[in-house]
Amino acid sequence: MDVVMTIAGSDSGGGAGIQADLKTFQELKVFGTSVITALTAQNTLGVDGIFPTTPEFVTQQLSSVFNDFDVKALKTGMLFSADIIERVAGEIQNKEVQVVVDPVMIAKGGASLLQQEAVEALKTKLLPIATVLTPNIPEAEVITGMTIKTQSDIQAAAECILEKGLQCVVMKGGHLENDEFATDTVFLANGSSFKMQSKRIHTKHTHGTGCTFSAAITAFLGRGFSLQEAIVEGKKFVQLAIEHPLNLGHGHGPTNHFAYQTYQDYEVTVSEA
Ligand SMILES: Nc1ncnc2c1ncn2[C@@H]1O[C@H](COP(=O)(O)OP(=O)(O)O)[C@@H](O)[C@H]1O
Ligand SMILES: Cc1ncc(COP(=O)(O)O)c(N)n1
Repeated sequence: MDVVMTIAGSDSGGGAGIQADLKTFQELKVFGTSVITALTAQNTLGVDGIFPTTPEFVTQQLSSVFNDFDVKALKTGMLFSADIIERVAGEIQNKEVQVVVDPVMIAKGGASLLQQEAVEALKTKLLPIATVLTPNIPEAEVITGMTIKTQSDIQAAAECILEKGLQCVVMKGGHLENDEFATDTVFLANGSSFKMQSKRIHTKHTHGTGCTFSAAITAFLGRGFSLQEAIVEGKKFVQLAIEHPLNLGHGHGPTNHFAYQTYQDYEVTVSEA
């Protein structure tokens, strides 16, 4: 049984954060461990409160897990503060583990999940040791300081991000205005790139899509898939989770983490970028 880890915030509503990650890990048959960076009082309507973990206790959780388990791959989600980012980077930099960084900044409802002054720590401490970064367009704009509207903006931003020293960046297109497709573009440090296209689902139930996608990539990396296979299969997992909603809550509902096992009937189109 391959062991993976999520380092993220708890979502009491169960659709994003630690809860989305552990559900995804379970469905993808890896053993999930977790390091909780903050508690959020949250539901499908929004974030009502945030109670961060002390940086010292984040370190303690990391040590407890690493001292006992051989963690093959990990992901980071909501990290909240520069202090926590520095602790996390310090603990994982010398470990043989694949690192997926989902640079969670703002919840769909608008609440800030990363303090503004933490962006610098994310860029200088975490990106250099990441295997993959999965920014959505607004996050890529904050990281690069660029405005991203066109495919050539996406490429320029990805090249700027890769200069930080990571192996791969997945530029997610969930926020791009395209009625027909949700297209993500993947850029690797070796200069290659490819596009993943799936049909856009017209739904309000997209709470936790980014968490679910990055957790699925982590699970497949943990199982030994190649980087490209893990990313493409991760996209399939999130596509099915969006396509078969559970219709829970009164706002932006969660995705369906059971769908990948139940349906399996979707092929992501992969082509040259
Ligand atoms: N309406 C949608 N239909 C299909 N796929 C989507 C939709 N919205 C987002 N996705 C996909 O879900 C994944 C997460 O994307 P995104 O919503 O951009 O992340 P985030 O939660 O970080 O904002 C990406 O692969 C993206 O293309
Ligand atoms: C604890 C936590 N982590 C991440 C997200 C982002 O998810 P989304 O962008 O879908 O709101 C969230 N809302 N809560």
